[in-house]
Amino acid sequence: MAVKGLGQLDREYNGAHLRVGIVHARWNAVVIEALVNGAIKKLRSMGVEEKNIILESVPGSYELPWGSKRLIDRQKKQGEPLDVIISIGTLIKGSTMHFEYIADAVTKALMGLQDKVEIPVIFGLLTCMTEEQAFARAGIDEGHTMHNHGEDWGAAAVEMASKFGP
Ligand SMILES: O=c1[nH]c(NC[C@H](O)[C@H](O)[C@H](O)CO)c([N+](=O)[O-])c(=O)[nH]1
Repeated sequence: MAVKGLGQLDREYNGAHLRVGIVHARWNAVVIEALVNGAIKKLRSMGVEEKNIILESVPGSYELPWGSKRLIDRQKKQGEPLDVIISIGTLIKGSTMHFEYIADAVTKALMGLQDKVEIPVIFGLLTCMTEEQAFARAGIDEGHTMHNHGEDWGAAAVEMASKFGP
């Protein structure tokens, strides 16, 4: 059995039947915009229809768990349930411990949310020590030193929803 490299898809996936939620924070908006666009670009390239990508924003990363849960609930109530959700935020270390507390709390809350909502919650929280690190992971730094992590999250969303759906 051939084992694929890290980060590569293990097979082709067709997202045509999927409905995907994206909840994003608005702090560090330039980075967020690139990450969200990267996720959407990948979702569309894997067959997810534009009308099936449901976008919602929250003030900051701390609101991601609650905003994600409520979007899932809302879509279910409307009879248009999500198959997967991508929660996107960017935390950049400041001079206080605020960063550490939010990063740890939000990570654990998003991880635990999956058991409550029973759909995959893709972890799209950048936790960066500097703005340069955030720009690089959104693929918008000067030298384009890294690829846009939003694309990875889009691919993970289609894989997880396809592989482990109901
Ligand atoms: O998404 C972020 N929210 C941040 N703070 C806001 C926080 O997420 C909440 O929106 C706020 O505390 C209100 O609940 C950030 N910093 O404070 O640095 C940050 O870097 N990124």
